[in-house]
Amino acid sequence: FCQSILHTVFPPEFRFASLKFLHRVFHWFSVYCYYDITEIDGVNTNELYNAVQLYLSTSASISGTRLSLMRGLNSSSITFGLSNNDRLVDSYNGAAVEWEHIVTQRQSQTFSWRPLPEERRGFTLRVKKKDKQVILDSYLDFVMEKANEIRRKNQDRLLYTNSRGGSLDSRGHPWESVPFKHPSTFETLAIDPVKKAEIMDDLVDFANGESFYKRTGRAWKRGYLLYGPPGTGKSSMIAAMANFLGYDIYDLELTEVNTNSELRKLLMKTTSKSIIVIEDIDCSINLTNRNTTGGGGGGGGGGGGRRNNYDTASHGHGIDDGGNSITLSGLLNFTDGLWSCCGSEKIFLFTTNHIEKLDPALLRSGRMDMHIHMSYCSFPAMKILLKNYLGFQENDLQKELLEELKGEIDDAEMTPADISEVLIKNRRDKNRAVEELLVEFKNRVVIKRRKSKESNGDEIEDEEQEKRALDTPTDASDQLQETCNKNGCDDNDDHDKFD
Ligand SMILES: Nc1ncnc2c1ncn2[C@@H]1O[C@H](COP(=O)(O)OP(=O)(O)OP(=O)(O)O)[C@@H](O)[C@H]1O
Ligand SMILES: [Mg+2]
Repeated sequence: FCQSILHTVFPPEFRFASLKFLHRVFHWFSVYCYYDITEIDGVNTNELYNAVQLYLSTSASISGTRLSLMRGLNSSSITFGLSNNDRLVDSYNGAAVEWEHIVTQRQSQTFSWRPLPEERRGFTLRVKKKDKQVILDSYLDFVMEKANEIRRKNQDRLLYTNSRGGSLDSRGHPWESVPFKHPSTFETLAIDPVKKAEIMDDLVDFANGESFYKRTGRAWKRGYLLYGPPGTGKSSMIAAMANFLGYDIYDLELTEVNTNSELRKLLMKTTSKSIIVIEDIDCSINLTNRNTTGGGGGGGGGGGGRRNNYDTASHGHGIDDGGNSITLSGLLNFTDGLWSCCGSEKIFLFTTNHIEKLDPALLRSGRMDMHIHMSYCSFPAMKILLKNYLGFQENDLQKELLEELKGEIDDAEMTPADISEVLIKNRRDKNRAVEELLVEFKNRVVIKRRKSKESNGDEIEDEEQEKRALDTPTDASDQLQETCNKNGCDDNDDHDKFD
């Protein structure tokens, strides 16, 4: 109506200006104000957009009539969402708000350092002018908080990997993710119960420690080093920690990272409440003495055939080798430098089978605050496995049998992985499974004793050879004997002289 009046009243050259003016007048008199929340804010993804999307996806807050249903690849839950250009109404502290999801086609690909999605997406929030303050002050914070909560509780944990090398996806992310569904928990983990309780307490203190970390001026992060032989549950422990805290996991593949700055960028793109994992750290990078210069350094890189193309020469001052390598110094800065605290509530977790190969700088408190030794299966840990795999409680087994198992387990040096294997194989017949386990323990002990006897035998042989070698007269003792014979001196005297 206004437009047709405009057309008849105003000459064409004034039409645009008058339309703009009318628009402004309309806004002055409108009781509403509008906020646009676009998906991409400049070059970065807008966290608020993701939060709103998640917040609106909960069925409790949904009152729209047309919704889109989504289920991500491998995801276990269905989420609701606003269809393109649809609206829904929400209320907060008595204030009604309306969300509209606006999707438009991106007209032309403007110049950008990275490819942008083809669609321009955003939410428009409409609120009454009188509610503006309450909405800006607390509703948006509420939405953010709620979204984080939903993500932690209802959504699958995410497992991220940087296996694409340095390339970014269409949203500028260097990480790829899949839902994290590892079933390992602290209940299923077979480790010493005292150690388990200590670790769980430490994690709880960390997760609840925001004010403590602030007060003490420390970055809100914690480092754990898990070390021990293969099959003792290091990876299972990582999964249990993530499930316990509800954190995402970033599994950092160091061999895919080319430079220190690439490492920093990866760190910048990790979110809060996450565990950043580097598995088999001794095999990923040559982590010997930071002060070593020159190509030396030895020890660290063994790697059992795993790729290790890193330079040790530039460790000392953390300078890239012409920008083509990642250095120990870069890794130290990653875990403990200024950049390590971008975001917060982060756990750094390294695993290794050979702690002795790691540089002490990497192990110091503040970087790796807690060193957790994952050792061979102990008797209390075995009881957890018997309960989990066979459903046996302690009283279900004969006392004598338990005593026998207890007597053999330490000498058998079996990992929880080995024991699980025996139990899985025989799980149809529980009693047989335990008997089989005892037989396996005994076999291991016998093999171990035989081996140690053999190596002792070698040693005895070596000693005897040495003895024989000592008994054989040397040139010097020959000379001494000759002198004695000539001078007719007392044996003991001459030995003193010789000494
Ligand atoms: N402490 C444990 N509690 C329960 N299960 C365990 C434990 N340790 C090992 N296992 C079982 O053994 C298998 C291998 O364990 P895991 O991958 O965690 O060992 P790891 O210490 O990470 O070995 P590696 O050093 O070779 O990476 C898992 O499938 C798990 O079920
Ligand atoms: Mg592992």
